[in-house]
Amino acid sequence: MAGFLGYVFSHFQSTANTTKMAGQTNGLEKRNKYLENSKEDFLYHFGFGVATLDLPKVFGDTKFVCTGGSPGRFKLYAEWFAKECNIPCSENLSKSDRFVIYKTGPVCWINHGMGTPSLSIMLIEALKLMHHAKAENVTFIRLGTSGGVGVEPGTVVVTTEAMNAELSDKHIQVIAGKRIERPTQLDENLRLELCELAALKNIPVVTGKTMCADDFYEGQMRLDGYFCDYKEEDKFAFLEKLYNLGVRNIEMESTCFASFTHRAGHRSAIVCVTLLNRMNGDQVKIEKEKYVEYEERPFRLVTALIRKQLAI
Ligand SMILES: O=P(O)(O)O[C@@H]1C[C@H](O)[C@@H](CO)O1
Ligand SMILES: O=c1cc[nH]c(=O)[nH]1
Repeated sequence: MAGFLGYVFSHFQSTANTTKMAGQTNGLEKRNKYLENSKEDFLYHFGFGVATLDLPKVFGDTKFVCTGGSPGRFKLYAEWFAKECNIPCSENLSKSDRFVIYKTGPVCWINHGMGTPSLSIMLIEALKLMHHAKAENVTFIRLGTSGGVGVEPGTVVVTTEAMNAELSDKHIQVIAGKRIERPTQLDENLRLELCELAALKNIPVVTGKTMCADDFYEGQMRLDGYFCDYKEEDKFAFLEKLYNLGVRNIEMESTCFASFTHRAGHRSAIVCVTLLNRMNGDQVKIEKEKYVEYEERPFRLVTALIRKQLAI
């Protein structure tokens, strides 16, 4: 059903109904003016700051920031990457227990926890980190897991557009009591390059929209949560609707990730493996070996991209 070329959606940029904030243009937005004067900016959730670490020395050469939820997975990815490229892997550079940060040459591996609130904190501090470090041309990639919508478990979905839980391609923030909508744009060339590489590496891939839910259970229409005031047929009608809208997977961070990286002017992509096909169930029950194999797929794909782009 889901052939590689089958779901190559045309890229579109919609700014309709978007409330713009001061300083925002379509895409690259001016940095916070107050940041320029803060000589002692402390990145609280990383546990270090401008005054406590030589950020340009440690992070100035960064070209890729790879992120995803789990701290253990990101330690493992950093170690795998170091081994594959025959380069050293740093110790955990984070001085806080909120997030881990590993560095392998020009690639940073940072976990973001679960859901957009946690991701947004990590991402803002990572953007400030890259700014203070004077790192240039940094690409951000989210490597994650997700629930598939009409795709086989183990399929890697490279996202075209991120869609929120109200099914529009916007990231919604509430600021000063106002609902602000911003575009969720990802880099089209990066997406196409990832799809090409997946085909070359025989990694099962589809490309389509990703729905970003606000929770794992009711927000994703699961029938296995503690609460459930809808019927099985409602769940399937919703999944069907998602499928017909071009959604191929559901996770919990894509809108914020796409929006923040786009606003900051960084190229970005989202590459998530599906752990199950939600058309066939809700419980995530995979043997350990299979899970490791699935987790490895986004890593193998993104590593191939990084090695190609950086010639390492
Ligand atoms: O990147 P990961 O695999 O942590 O992200 C997905 C989305 C949620 O944060 C989490 C739910 O299990 O997995
Ligand atoms: O079904 C799933 C699996 C992983 N992550 C999600 O958010 N949903």
